[in-house]
Amino acid sequence: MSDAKIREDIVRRAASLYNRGLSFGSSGNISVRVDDGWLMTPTGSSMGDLDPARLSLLDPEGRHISGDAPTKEAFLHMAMYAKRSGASAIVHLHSTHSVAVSCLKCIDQKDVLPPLTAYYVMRVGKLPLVPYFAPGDLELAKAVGEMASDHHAVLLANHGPVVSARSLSDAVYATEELEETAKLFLALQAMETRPLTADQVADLQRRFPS
Ligand SMILES: O=C(CO)COP(=O)(O)O
Ligand SMILES: [Zn+2]
Repeated sequence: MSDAKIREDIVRRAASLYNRGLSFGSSGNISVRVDDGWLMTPTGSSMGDLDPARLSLLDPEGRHISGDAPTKEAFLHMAMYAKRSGASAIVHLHSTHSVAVSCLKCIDQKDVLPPLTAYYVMRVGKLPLVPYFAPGDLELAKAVGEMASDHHAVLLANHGPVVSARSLSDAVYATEELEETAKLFLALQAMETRPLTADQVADLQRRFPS
């Protein structure tokens, strides 16, 4: 894809997330690997109103080259890419149901959500909770980096999901699947549920290797 097409793709997918209430205010950020480094959404920008020409371009070392100043989570994105050579895009949101789950006291911090559906297993799989640090804190980037070799998706405590994937469309789909599964999980709180069995999860991992 040409640089112009990648920029258009970021703007279009970000607006779609915003228009469906998955991002609001100036929350969340997106990055995509390009030939000369990374394109990132600018800090303080609304996903509903991005300008393709003003997206931040960072060089392979993460230095700001052009466009507006990058997201304050640029180091977090870089820390994840450093551990996931196959990743070409990262999406971070403050999507409501995922954030709600990230605030719960009694969750399994090693794997926050149960395997309720096949698509959750196929697109997300395991989801560890990253301890709370302030947005943009280098310690947050470090904590994500430490988990990223084993996990392409993590949930930041009292904050929101971070998902990497081979392409921006895959990162967006996985983030949406995570949000919908968090919504299901909350809706089912008072009811006895029947998640997929370990055998069913293993079968999906065989059929759809990530
Ligand atoms: O979600 C955010 C911080 O975690 C938004 O920050 P930026 O506006 O700097 O991207
Ligand atoms: Zn955030």
